[in-house]
Amino acid sequence: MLSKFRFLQISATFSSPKQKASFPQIVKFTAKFRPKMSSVSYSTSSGSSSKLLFRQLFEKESCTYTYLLADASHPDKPALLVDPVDKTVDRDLSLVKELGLKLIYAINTHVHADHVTGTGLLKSKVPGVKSVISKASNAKADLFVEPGDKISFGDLFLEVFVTPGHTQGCVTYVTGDGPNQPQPRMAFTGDALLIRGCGRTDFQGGSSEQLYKSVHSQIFTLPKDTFVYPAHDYKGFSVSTVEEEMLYNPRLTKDEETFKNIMSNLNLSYPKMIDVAVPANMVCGLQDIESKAS
Ligand SMILES: N[C@@H](CCC(=O)N[C@@H](CSS)C(=O)NCC(=O)O)C(=O)O
Ligand SMILES: [Fe+2]
Repeated sequence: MLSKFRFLQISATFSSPKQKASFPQIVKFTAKFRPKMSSVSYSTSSGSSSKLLFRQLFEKESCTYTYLLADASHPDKPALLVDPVDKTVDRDLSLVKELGLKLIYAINTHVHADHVTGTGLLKSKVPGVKSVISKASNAKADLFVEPGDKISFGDLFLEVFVTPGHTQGCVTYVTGDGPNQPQPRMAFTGDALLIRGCGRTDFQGGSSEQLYKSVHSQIFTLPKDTFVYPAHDYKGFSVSTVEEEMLYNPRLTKDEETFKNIMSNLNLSYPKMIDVAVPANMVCGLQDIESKAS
């Protein structure tokens, strides 16, 4: 059995001094070699082995992707959900239970306008789950992330890249770069970069100029084989790569002026749920829980 001790710094900020005091900032763990399961697995040059369990989940009304990631090699199997939707929280939690995972984080890429986040419901159903969103979103959560922060789950981590433009507070979470981290990397781009598209820029502090810069400087500079996993797809796609989007994205392969022109002529109707979703998501979806309880 291979065994190895490591230390990882959790570099998230905290919403209150009390919360900070109760949260361990240094995590000590043992990475163990375990039999393979049906999940992404990889080994490292150091000889130790960690295994990412990864599932892409879909909510069909808003065409939202939720992502489940866990360190299946860690004794606790710590897990996180990226962009959970309120309507599919029970499905997601059943899967977490079936797979024997311990959900520790419910993470949003941004304040969604088209659906209510599942983070508030997850917190109420699973004690100890921490909600996470960017500091720049100005939304309510337990932990606020900033550029370069790392969100650790077991031996694995997500790194925070700021990608504003669709909304002011959009971030992209990218699987870790380094020993014992999955390769190729995986980028959870939210609505900043969609497959052969991108998020609209006509509300929530959106800016086509900013979005163009974000994608080109933060996402298109990742290794070309990085997988792109967006928060939505309306055409039946499920995954892309940085290289594919650099070559074939019909908006972001253009020069900046052409891009801005495309974005100001999308003529999309506002998301049906925007007036409910944005206020609810600014408070972690908790409004939804309160309205269901009453
Ligand atoms: N019809 C849907 C909303 C569709 C929409 O506006 N999607 C957003 C992402 S959710 S904020 C978007 O950025 N789309 C870009 C595009 O090019 O489609 C509804 O009513 O909910
Ligand atoms: Fe959005």
